[in-house]
Amino acid sequence: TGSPRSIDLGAYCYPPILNSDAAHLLSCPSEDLDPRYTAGPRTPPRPRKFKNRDAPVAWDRRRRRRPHRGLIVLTEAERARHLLKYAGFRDPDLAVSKAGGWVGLNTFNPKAKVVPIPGKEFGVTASLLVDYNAVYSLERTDVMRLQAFGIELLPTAMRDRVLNMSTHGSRQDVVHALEKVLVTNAFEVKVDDDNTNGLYALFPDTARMNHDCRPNVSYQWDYKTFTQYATALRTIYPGEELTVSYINGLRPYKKRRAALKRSWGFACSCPVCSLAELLISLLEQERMHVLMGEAYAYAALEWNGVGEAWTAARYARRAIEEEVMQLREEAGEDIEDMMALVDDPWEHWSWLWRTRKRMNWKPLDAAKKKEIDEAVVEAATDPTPTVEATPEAEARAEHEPEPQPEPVA
Ligand SMILES: C[S@@+](CC[C@H](N)C(=O)[O-])C[C@H]1O[C@@H](n2cnc3c(N)ncnc32)[C@H](O)[C@@H]1O
Repeated sequence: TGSPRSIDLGAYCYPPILNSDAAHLLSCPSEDLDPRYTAGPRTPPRPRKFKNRDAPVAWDRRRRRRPHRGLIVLTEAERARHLLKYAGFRDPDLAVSKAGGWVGLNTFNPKAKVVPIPGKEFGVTASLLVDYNAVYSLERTDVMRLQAFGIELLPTAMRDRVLNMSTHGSRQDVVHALEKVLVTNAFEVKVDDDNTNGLYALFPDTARMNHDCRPNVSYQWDYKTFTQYATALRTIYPGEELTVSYINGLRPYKKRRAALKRSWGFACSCPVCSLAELLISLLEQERMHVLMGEAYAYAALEWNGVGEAWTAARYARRAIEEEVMQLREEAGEDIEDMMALVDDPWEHWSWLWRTRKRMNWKPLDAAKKKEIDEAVVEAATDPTPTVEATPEAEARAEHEPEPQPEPVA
């Protein structure tokens, strides 16, 4: 109310609901936030499935003229007040320009897209931030209810995206589903306050990236703009999967595997864990050039086995070079095999063999194969284009460049 830069967020706040222990968490920040964050209806949307309209604890809702992505913070009042001082909450222009264009904050860099990855569901910015430890004194179920309340305040598209994230487990209602989503997908982040409680943030786009012990993407968190940046660590070719490391890659093999199994529920079968990469580096170190061709071929098969066609083809080429250089006659079959892999990794026998094994996928029976072939031929010859809501199409649509926000008068 009053000056255009002074927005009364009181209208967004509910009285504390939980119990008197929660009172210290209550925060209704009504300082003068930039109106571009708060433009839009002054009344929060009614929770849908989550009927208890009694209060969230501390939260802030960013909106532009039209809803974009939204951001929710669940933390103590003191920390919420601290966060509100950051440029990310005060100056949207700064946050945007720091991110090099319309990326960061409410928008997403459309260079990447989410695609289905065999055996990992899907593979590839800030929408939900949950500070678990800060609310540790509350009952777990109350924390879960608050999270669920918060998600109801996000724009519908973002809410649905969050609830559709991977959970590697069973889902019940929205409250439990959200808890699982956060446990599987949130990143630990830090801010510059004196509070030692952990802080976790969910960025739905980077959270789609799968793990690799030798990732091609690194991520950095900028607390001032509340933005997570993802940067390529090397040239990444079209079609290559973007991967990050969920764990400290310097930890020994067994510890890495145990941590990934415990927290994310999968057994890592990346080529580093399969020891192919280790073998190459050991042989190089020991100058055992005579065995390099075989080691490269082994790495090529491992990478193709987890669906990394580009890396597999690179190793296959090096294997061919080594074998040809050594003019080993008995290597003829290996060279042919590697040439077939370079020629078409997706048709090579090794394509996804590791994933198939891990997922216990059975080969298609003849009838199913025939059915698919016929459907493909039919689709190819059908003159009327069909528009189907495939997961790929949906994922593509989800990452269409977002329209630029309208200028604020
Ligand atoms: C943060 S999510 C990554 C994106 C997820 N694949 C999706 O579809 O949204 C973490 C989950 O992805 C799967 N995942 C990630 N990296 C994987 C890998 N290297 N191998 C197998 N599954 C993986 C596991 O199910 C894990 O619990």
